[in-house]
Amino acid sequence: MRFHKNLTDGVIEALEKIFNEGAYADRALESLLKHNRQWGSRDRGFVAETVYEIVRWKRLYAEIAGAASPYSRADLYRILGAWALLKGHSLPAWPEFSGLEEKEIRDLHANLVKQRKFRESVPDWLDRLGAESLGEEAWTRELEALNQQAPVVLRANTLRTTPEALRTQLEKEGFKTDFIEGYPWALKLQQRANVFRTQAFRDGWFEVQDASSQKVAPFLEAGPGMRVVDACAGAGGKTLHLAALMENRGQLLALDVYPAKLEELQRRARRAGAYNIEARAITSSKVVKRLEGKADRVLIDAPCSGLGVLRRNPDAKWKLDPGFVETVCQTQRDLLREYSRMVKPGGKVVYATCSILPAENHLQVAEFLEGEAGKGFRLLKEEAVFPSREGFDGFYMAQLERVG
Ligand SMILES: C[S@@+](CC[C@H](N)C(=O)[O-])C[C@H]1O[C@@H](n2cnc3c(N)ncnc32)[C@H](O)[C@@H]1O
Repeated sequence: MRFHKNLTDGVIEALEKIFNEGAYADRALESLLKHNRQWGSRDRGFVAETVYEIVRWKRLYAEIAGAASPYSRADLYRILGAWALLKGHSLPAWPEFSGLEEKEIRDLHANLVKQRKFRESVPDWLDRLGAESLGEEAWTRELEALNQQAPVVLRANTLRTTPEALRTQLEKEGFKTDFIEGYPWALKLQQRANVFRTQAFRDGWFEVQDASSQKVAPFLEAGPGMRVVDACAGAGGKTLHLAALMENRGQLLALDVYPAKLEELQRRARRAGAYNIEARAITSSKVVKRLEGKADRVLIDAPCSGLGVLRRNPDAKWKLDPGFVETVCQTQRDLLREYSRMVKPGGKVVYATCSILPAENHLQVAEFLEGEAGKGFRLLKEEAVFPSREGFDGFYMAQLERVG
Protein backbone atom coordinates (compact mmCIF):
# COMPACT_ATOMS: atom_id res chain seq x y z
CA MET A 1 0.00 0.00 0.00
CA ARG A 2 1.25 3.50 -0.83
CA PHE A 3 0.62 6.19 1.74
CA HIS A 4 -0.61 9.56 0.53
CA LYS A 5 0.05 12.51 2.79
CA ASN A 6 -3.36 14.09 2.31
CA LEU A 7 -5.02 10.82 3.37
CA THR A 8 -2.83 10.18 6.39
CA ASP A 9 -3.29 13.81 7.45
CA GLY A 10 -7.03 13.16 7.22
CA VAL A 11 -6.70 10.06 9.42
CA ILE A 12 -4.70 12.05 12.00
CA GLU A 13 -7.26 14.88 11.95
CA ALA A 14 -10.10 12.45 12.67
CA LEU A 15 -8.14 10.69 15.42
CA GLU A 16 -7.34 14.02 17.09
CA LYS A 17 -11.04 14.82 17.22
CA ILE A 18 -12.02 11.37 18.50
CA PHE A 19 -9.27 10.88 21.07
CA ASN A 20 -8.60 14.43 22.25
CA GLU A 21 -11.93 16.17 21.76
CA GLY A 22 -14.31 13.30 22.55
CA ALA A 23 -15.94 13.31 19.08
CA TYR A 24 -17.89 10.21 18.02
CA ALA A 25 -15.93 8.21 15.45
CA ASP A 26 -18.79 8.06 12.94
CA ARG A 27 -19.42 11.81 13.14
CA ALA A 28 -15.72 12.73 12.93
CA LEU A 29 -15.38 10.54 9.85
CA GLU A 30 -18.55 11.80 8.24
CA SER A 31 -17.37 15.38 8.60
CA LEU A 32 -13.88 14.57 7.30
CA LEU A 33 -15.25 12.80 4.22
CA LYS A 34 -17.71 15.60 3.59
CA HIS A 35 -14.88 18.13 3.52
CA ASN A 36 -12.84 15.99 1.15
CA ARG A 37 -15.26 15.15 -1.61
CA GLN A 38 -12.34 14.90 -4.04
CA TRP A 39 -11.31 11.57 -2.49
CA GLY A 40 -12.34 8.55 -4.52
CA SER A 41 -14.07 5.53 -3.04
CA ARG A 42 -10.79 3.65 -2.43
CA ASP A 43 -9.33 6.64 -0.61
CA ARG A 44 -12.45 7.01 1.49
CA GLY A 45 -12.35 3.30 2.28
CA PHE A 46 -8.69 3.56 3.35
CA VAL A 47 -9.35 6.55 5.62
CA ALA A 48 -12.46 5.05 7.24
CA GLU A 49 -10.96 1.62 7.82
CA THR A 50 -7.68 3.00 9.18
CA VAL A 51 -9.48 5.33 11.59
CA TYR A 52 -11.73 2.54 12.85
CA GLU A 53 -8.83 0.08 13.22
CA ILE A 54 -6.82 2.56 15.26
CA VAL A 55 -9.81 3.49 17.41
CA ARG A 56 -10.47 -0.19 18.05
CA TRP A 57 -6.88 -0.97 19.02
CA LYS A 58 -5.98 2.38 20.56
CA ARG A 59 -4.55 1.08 23.82
CA LEU A 60 -2.30 -1.47 22.14
CA TYR A 61 -0.91 0.86 19.49
CA ALA A 62 -0.53 3.81 21.84
CA GLU A 63 1.46 1.64 24.25
CA ILE A 64 3.69 0.39 21.43
CA ALA A 65 4.20 3.95 20.16
CA GLY A 66 4.91 5.25 23.67
CA ALA A 67 2.12 7.81 23.26
CA ALA A 68 0.04 9.22 26.09
CA SER A 69 -3.25 11.13 26.09
CA PRO A 70 -3.85 13.90 25.06
CA TYR A 71 -2.08 12.84 21.90
CA SER A 72 0.05 15.25 19.91
CA ARG A 73 0.19 14.97 16.11
CA ALA A 74 3.60 13.37 16.49
CA ASP A 75 2.08 10.75 18.87
CA LEU A 76 -0.75 10.02 16.45
CA TYR A 77 1.64 9.62 13.51
CA ARG A 78 3.72 7.18 15.58
CA ILE A 79 0.55 5.24 16.43
CA LEU A 80 -0.37 5.16 12.73
CA GLY A 81 3.17 4.05 11.87
CA ALA A 82 3.11 1.24 14.44
CA TRP A 83 -0.28 0.07 13.14
CA ALA A 84 0.98 0.10 9.53
CA LEU A 85 4.20 -1.80 10.29
CA LEU A 86 2.33 -4.47 12.23
CA LYS A 87 -0.05 -4.81 9.29
CA GLY A 88 2.94 -5.51 7.08
CA HIS A 89 3.01 -2.18 5.22
CA SER A 90 6.28 -0.40 4.62
CA LEU A 91 6.43 3.20 5.74
CA PRO A 92 7.39 6.10 3.49
CA ALA A 93 10.51 8.01 4.55
CA TRP A 94 8.58 10.87 6.12
CA PRO A 95 9.91 12.70 9.17
CA GLU A 96 6.63 11.78 10.96
CA PHE A 97 7.67 8.11 10.89
CA SER A 98 11.34 8.59 11.76
CA GLY A 99 12.61 6.48 14.63
CA LEU A 100 10.02 3.71 14.14
CA GLU A 101 11.92 0.44 13.92
CA GLU A 102 9.93 -2.54 12.72
CA LYS A 103 11.82 -5.11 14.83
CA GLU A 104 11.46 -3.07 17.99
CA ILE A 105 7.74 -2.64 17.33
CA ARG A 106 7.19 -6.32 16.66
CA ASP A 107 9.04 -7.24 19.90
CA LEU A 108 6.99 -4.79 21.93
CA HIS A 109 3.80 -6.12 20.34
CA ALA A 110 4.70 -9.76 21.04
CA ASN A 111 5.24 -8.90 24.68
CA LEU A 112 2.14 -6.77 25.18
CA VAL A 113 -0.35 -9.16 23.60
CA LYS A 114 0.30 -11.60 26.44
CA GLN A 115 -2.01 -9.40 28.52
CA ARG A 116 -5.68 -9.31 27.55
CA LYS A 117 -6.12 -5.60 28.33
CA PHE A 118 -3.49 -4.77 25.68
CA ARG A 119 -4.24 -7.60 23.26
CA GLU A 120 -7.93 -6.71 23.15
CA SER A 121 -7.33 -3.03 23.86
CA VAL A 122 -9.64 -2.19 26.74
CA PRO A 123 -9.29 0.15 29.71
CA ASP A 124 -8.37 -1.54 33.02
CA TRP A 125 -11.73 -0.83 34.67
CA LEU A 126 -13.69 -2.35 31.79
CA ASP A 127 -11.46 -5.41 31.67
CA ARG A 128 -12.05 -5.94 35.40
CA LEU A 129 -15.79 -5.35 35.15
CA GLY A 130 -16.18 -7.74 32.21
CA ALA A 131 -14.15 -10.49 33.87
CA GLU A 132 -16.00 -10.11 37.19
CA SER A 133 -19.39 -10.08 35.47
CA LEU A 134 -18.97 -12.88 32.93
CA GLY A 135 -16.01 -14.85 34.26
CA GLU A 136 -12.49 -14.79 32.79
CA GLU A 137 -13.10 -17.29 30.03
CA ALA A 138 -16.38 -15.92 28.72
CA TRP A 139 -15.12 -12.32 28.86
CA THR A 140 -11.98 -13.24 26.91
CA ARG A 141 -14.14 -14.92 24.27
CA GLU A 142 -16.63 -12.05 24.02
CA LEU A 143 -13.94 -9.37 23.90
CA GLU A 144 -12.24 -11.13 21.05
CA ALA A 145 -15.54 -11.35 19.15
CA LEU A 146 -16.34 -7.71 19.93
CA ASN A 147 -13.09 -6.63 18.29
CA GLN A 148 -13.99 -8.16 14.93
CA GLN A 149 -15.26 -5.94 12.17
CA ALA A 150 -19.06 -6.14 12.03
CA PRO A 151 -20.70 -7.35 8.80
CA VAL A 152 -23.21 -5.08 7.09
CA VAL A 153 -26.65 -6.59 7.59
CA LEU A 154 -29.88 -5.31 6.05
CA ARG A 155 -33.47 -5.91 7.10
CA ALA A 156 -35.86 -6.26 4.19
CA ASN A 157 -38.84 -4.00 4.76
CA THR A 158 -41.86 -6.20 4.14
CA LEU A 159 -44.09 -3.12 3.81
CA ARG A 160 -42.32 -2.49 0.50
CA THR A 161 -40.81 -5.76 -0.68
CA THR A 162 -39.70 -9.29 0.17
CA PRO A 163 -36.21 -10.47 1.12
CA GLU A 164 -35.97 -12.35 -2.19
CA ALA A 165 -37.00 -9.34 -4.32
CA LEU A 166 -34.62 -7.11 -2.37
CA ARG A 167 -31.77 -9.50 -2.99
CA THR A 168 -32.46 -9.50 -6.73
CA GLN A 169 -32.77 -5.71 -6.85
CA LEU A 170 -29.51 -5.20 -4.93
CA GLU A 171 -27.72 -7.60 -7.24
CA LYS A 172 -28.92 -5.51 -10.20
CA GLU A 173 -27.44 -2.48 -8.46
CA GLY A 174 -24.10 -4.27 -8.02
CA PHE A 175 -24.38 -5.53 -4.43
CA LYS A 176 -24.19 -9.22 -3.64
CA THR A 177 -25.88 -10.43 -0.48
CA ASP A 178 -26.56 -13.68 1.35
CA PHE A 179 -29.52 -14.77 3.42
CA ILE A 180 -28.77 -15.61 7.03
CA GLU A 181 -30.31 -18.81 8.34
CA GLY A 182 -32.62 -18.22 11.27
CA TYR A 183 -33.08 -14.49 10.50
CA PRO A 184 -36.00 -14.31 8.06
CA TRP A 185 -35.61 -10.68 6.96
CA ALA A 186 -31.82 -10.40 7.03
CA LEU A 187 -29.43 -10.05 4.10
CA LYS A 188 -25.70 -9.85 4.69
CA LEU A 189 -23.55 -7.91 2.24
CA GLN A 190 -20.79 -10.07 0.81
CA GLN A 191 -18.51 -7.02 0.82
CA ARG A 192 -18.73 -3.90 2.93
CA ALA A 193 -20.18 -1.08 0.85
CA ASN A 194 -22.18 2.08 1.08
CA VAL A 195 -25.71 0.88 0.37
CA PHE A 196 -27.38 4.19 1.17
CA ARG A 197 -26.94 5.38 -2.42
CA THR A 198 -28.98 2.55 -3.91
CA GLN A 199 -32.43 2.99 -5.42
CA ALA A 200 -33.60 0.15 -3.17
CA PHE A 201 -32.70 2.24 -0.12
CA ARG A 202 -34.30 5.41 -1.49
CA ASP A 203 -37.46 3.38 -2.12
CA GLY A 204 -37.51 2.18 1.50
CA TRP A 205 -36.91 -1.47 0.68
CA PHE A 206 -34.50 -2.01 3.57
CA GLU A 207 -32.93 -0.65 6.71
CA VAL A 208 -29.39 -1.36 7.84
CA GLN A 209 -29.94 -3.33 11.05
CA ASP A 210 -27.77 -5.95 12.69
CA ALA A 211 -29.13 -9.50 12.72
CA SER A 212 -29.32 -9.61 16.55
CA SER A 213 -31.26 -6.35 16.61
CA GLN A 214 -33.74 -7.96 14.18
CA LYS A 215 -34.68 -10.43 16.92
CA VAL A 216 -36.09 -7.78 19.26
CA ALA A 217 -39.32 -6.68 17.51
CA PRO A 218 -40.56 -10.28 16.88
CA PHE A 219 -39.82 -11.05 20.54
CA LEU A 220 -42.62 -8.64 21.45
CA GLU A 221 -45.17 -10.70 19.46
CA ALA A 222 -47.02 -7.61 18.30
CA GLY A 223 -49.63 -8.18 15.63
CA PRO A 224 -51.87 -6.17 13.27
CA GLY A 225 -54.50 -4.13 15.07
CA MET A 226 -52.75 -3.97 18.43
CA ARG A 227 -51.90 -0.90 20.45
CA VAL A 228 -48.13 -0.98 20.84
CA VAL A 229 -45.81 1.40 22.66
CA ASP A 230 -42.13 1.58 21.73
CA ALA A 231 -41.05 3.47 24.84
CA CYS A 232 -37.40 4.22 23.93
CA ALA A 233 -37.85 4.46 20.20
CA GLY A 234 -34.84 6.65 19.33
CA ALA A 235 -34.50 6.99 15.57
CA GLY A 236 -36.80 4.01 15.13
CA GLY A 237 -34.74 0.92 14.29
CA LYS A 238 -37.15 -1.37 16.15
CA THR A 239 -40.23 0.83 15.56
CA LEU A 240 -39.95 0.36 11.79
CA HIS A 241 -39.61 -3.37 12.21
CA LEU A 242 -42.66 -3.40 14.50
CA ALA A 243 -44.67 -1.42 11.93
CA ALA A 244 -43.82 -4.06 9.32
CA LEU A 245 -44.80 -6.91 11.65
CA MET A 246 -48.07 -5.10 12.40
CA GLU A 247 -48.64 -4.76 8.63
CA ASN A 248 -49.31 -1.07 9.16
CA ARG A 249 -52.46 -1.85 11.14
CA GLY A 250 -53.19 -0.82 14.71
CA GLN A 251 -51.44 1.93 16.62
CA LEU A 252 -47.72 2.17 17.19
CA LEU A 253 -46.69 4.91 19.61
CA ALA A 254 -43.01 5.83 19.42
CA LEU A 255 -41.78 7.62 22.53
CA ASP A 256 -38.41 9.09 23.39
CA VAL A 257 -37.05 11.94 25.47
CA TYR A 258 -35.20 13.39 22.46
CA PRO A 259 -37.49 15.04 19.88
CA ALA A 260 -34.65 15.19 17.33
CA LYS A 261 -34.43 11.40 17.31
CA LEU A 262 -38.17 11.15 16.76
CA GLU A 263 -37.93 13.55 13.81
CA GLU A 264 -35.39 11.23 12.23
CA LEU A 265 -37.73 8.31 12.99
CA GLN A 266 -40.54 10.07 11.14
CA ARG A 267 -38.31 10.68 8.11
CA ARG A 268 -37.38 7.00 8.07
CA ALA A 269 -41.02 5.96 8.53
CA ARG A 270 -42.06 7.95 5.44
CA ARG A 271 -39.37 6.29 3.37
CA ALA A 272 -40.36 2.87 4.72
CA GLY A 273 -44.07 3.40 4.03
CA ALA A 274 -44.91 2.86 7.73
CA TYR A 275 -48.12 4.76 8.37
CA ASN A 276 -49.35 3.52 11.74
CA ILE A 277 -46.65 5.26 13.80
CA GLU A 278 -47.32 8.22 16.05
CA ALA A 279 -44.19 9.82 17.48
CA ARG A 280 -44.57 11.51 20.86
CA ALA A 281 -41.80 13.16 22.85
CA ILE A 282 -41.72 12.45 26.59
CA THR A 283 -41.81 16.04 27.77
CA SER A 284 -43.07 15.19 31.27
CA SER A 285 -44.05 12.16 33.34
CA LYS A 286 -47.68 12.80 32.28
CA VAL A 287 -47.02 11.42 28.79
CA VAL A 288 -46.34 7.99 30.25
CA LYS A 289 -48.95 8.26 33.01
CA ARG A 290 -51.75 8.85 30.50
CA LEU A 291 -50.88 5.59 28.81
CA GLU A 292 -51.00 3.44 31.95
CA GLY A 293 -52.81 0.15 31.41
CA LYS A 294 -53.59 1.04 27.77
CA ALA A 295 -51.16 -0.93 25.62
CA ASP A 296 -51.28 -4.51 24.38
CA ARG A 297 -47.52 -4.48 24.01
CA VAL A 298 -44.70 -2.31 25.38
CA LEU A 299 -41.13 -2.41 24.17
CA ILE A 300 -38.50 -0.95 26.51
CA ASP A 301 -35.35 -0.90 24.37
CA ALA A 302 -33.48 0.69 27.23
CA PRO A 303 -30.47 3.00 27.13
CA CYS A 304 -27.46 0.84 28.00
CA SER A 305 -23.67 0.65 28.06
CA GLY A 306 -23.68 -0.56 24.45
CA LEU A 307 -21.09 -3.21 25.30
CA GLY A 308 -22.75 -5.63 22.91
CA VAL A 309 -22.20 -3.35 19.93
CA LEU A 310 -18.53 -2.47 20.38
CA ARG A 311 -17.76 -3.89 16.93
CA ARG A 312 -19.80 -1.06 15.45
CA ASN A 313 -18.89 1.61 18.00
CA PRO A 314 -15.35 0.79 19.13
CA ASP A 315 -14.88 4.33 20.44
CA ALA A 316 -17.36 3.51 23.21
CA LYS A 317 -14.48 1.63 24.90
CA TRP A 318 -12.77 4.97 25.44
CA LYS A 319 -15.86 7.05 26.17
CA LEU A 320 -17.56 4.81 28.74
CA ASP A 321 -16.62 5.01 32.39
CA PRO A 322 -17.73 3.11 35.51
CA GLY A 323 -19.90 6.04 36.59
CA PHE A 324 -21.83 5.91 33.30
CA VAL A 325 -22.49 2.19 33.67
CA GLU A 326 -23.86 2.78 37.17
CA THR A 327 -26.05 5.66 36.01
CA VAL A 328 -27.42 3.73 33.06
CA CYS A 329 -28.26 0.77 35.32
CA GLN A 330 -30.25 3.13 37.55
CA THR A 331 -32.08 4.53 34.48
CA GLN A 332 -32.92 0.99 33.36
CA ARG A 333 -34.29 0.19 36.83
CA ASP A 334 -36.49 3.31 36.73
CA LEU A 335 -37.72 2.73 33.17
CA LEU A 336 -38.58 -0.90 33.77
CA ARG A 337 -40.61 0.11 36.83
CA GLU A 338 -42.37 3.09 35.29
CA TYR A 339 -42.85 2.10 31.64
CA SER A 340 -44.04 -1.46 32.28
CA ARG A 341 -47.20 0.12 33.76
CA MET A 342 -48.28 1.16 30.26
CA VAL A 343 -49.24 -2.41 29.44
CA LYS A 344 -52.74 -3.69 30.18
CA PRO A 345 -53.40 -6.90 32.14
CA GLY A 346 -52.74 -9.85 29.85
CA GLY A 347 -50.41 -7.70 27.73
CA LYS A 348 -46.69 -8.20 27.20
CA VAL A 349 -43.60 -6.12 27.85
CA VAL A 350 -40.21 -6.71 26.30
CA TYR A 351 -37.18 -5.29 28.05
CA ALA A 352 -34.11 -5.24 25.78
CA THR A 353 -30.55 -3.92 25.77
CA CYS A 354 -27.57 -4.12 23.45
CA SER A 355 -25.32 -5.06 26.36
CA ILE A 356 -23.80 -8.33 27.48
CA LEU A 357 -23.49 -7.36 31.15
CA PRO A 358 -25.76 -9.37 33.50
CA ALA A 359 -26.24 -6.25 35.66
CA GLU A 360 -28.05 -4.58 32.73
CA ASN A 361 -29.83 -7.73 31.65
CA HIS A 362 -31.18 -10.70 33.57
CA LEU A 363 -30.16 -9.29 36.96
CA GLN A 364 -32.08 -6.12 36.16
CA VAL A 365 -35.18 -8.14 35.25
CA ALA A 366 -34.83 -10.38 38.31
CA GLU A 367 -34.63 -7.32 40.56
CA PHE A 368 -37.73 -5.86 38.92
CA LEU A 369 -39.70 -9.06 39.39
CA GLU A 370 -38.74 -9.25 43.06
CA GLY A 371 -39.74 -5.64 43.76
CA GLU A 372 -43.14 -4.08 44.37
CA ALA A 373 -43.62 -2.90 40.75
CA GLY A 374 -42.87 -6.36 39.36
CA LYS A 375 -45.48 -8.15 41.45
CA GLY A 376 -48.08 -8.21 38.70
CA PHE A 377 -45.64 -9.61 36.11
CA ARG A 378 -44.14 -12.95 35.24
CA LEU A 379 -41.21 -13.78 33.03
CA LEU A 380 -42.30 -15.76 29.99
CA LYS A 381 -38.95 -16.03 28.18
CA GLU A 382 -35.58 -14.38 27.89
CA GLU A 383 -32.64 -14.61 25.50
CA ALA A 384 -29.08 -13.40 25.76
CA VAL A 385 -27.30 -13.13 22.42
CA PHE A 386 -23.51 -13.30 22.60
CA PRO A 387 -21.29 -12.08 19.74
CA SER A 388 -18.89 -15.02 20.15
CA ARG A 389 -21.73 -17.49 19.60
CA GLU A 390 -23.90 -15.87 16.94
CA GLY A 391 -21.33 -13.72 15.15
CA PHE A 392 -23.59 -10.67 15.46
CA ASP A 393 -24.10 -7.96 18.06
CA GLY A 394 -24.60 -8.74 21.74
CA PHE A 395 -28.21 -8.29 22.85
CA TYR A 396 -30.54 -9.28 25.64
CA MET A 397 -34.33 -9.48 25.68
CA ALA A 398 -36.87 -10.58 28.25
CA GLN A 399 -40.59 -11.03 27.63
CA LEU A 400 -42.81 -10.33 30.62
CA GLU A 401 -46.55 -10.79 30.91
CA ARG A 402 -48.73 -8.60 33.06
CA VAL A 403 -50.86 -10.97 35.06
CA GLY A 404 -52.44 -8.58 37.54
C1 LIG B 1 -31.00 1.74 22.88
S1 LIG B 1 -31.56 3.29 22.41
C2 LIG B 1 -32.97 2.90 21.46
C3 LIG B 1 -32.70 2.46 20.08
C4 LIG B 1 -33.95 2.36 19.24
N1 LIG B 1 -35.02 1.65 19.90
C5 LIG B 1 -33.65 1.72 17.91
O1 LIG B 1 -34.01 0.55 17.71
O2 LIG B 1 -33.09 2.38 17.05
C6 LIG B 1 -32.27 3.93 23.85
C7 LIG B 1 -33.13 5.15 23.64
O3 LIG B 1 -33.68 5.52 24.89
C8 LIG B 1 -33.84 6.90 24.89
N2 LIG B 1 -34.04 7.33 26.28
C9 LIG B 1 -33.15 7.70 27.22
N3 LIG B 1 -33.76 8.00 28.37
C10 LIG B 1 -35.09 7.80 28.17
C11 LIG B 1 -36.25 7.94 28.96
N4 LIG B 1 -36.18 8.34 30.22
N5 LIG B 1 -37.44 7.67 28.42
C12 LIG B 1 -37.53 7.25 27.13
N6 LIG B 1 -36.48 7.10 26.32
C13 LIG B 1 -35.26 7.37 26.84
C14 LIG B 1 -32.59 7.42 24.20
O4 LIG B 1 -32.79 8.70 23.68
C15 LIG B 1 -32.39 6.37 23.13
O5 LIG B 1 -32.97 6.78 21.93
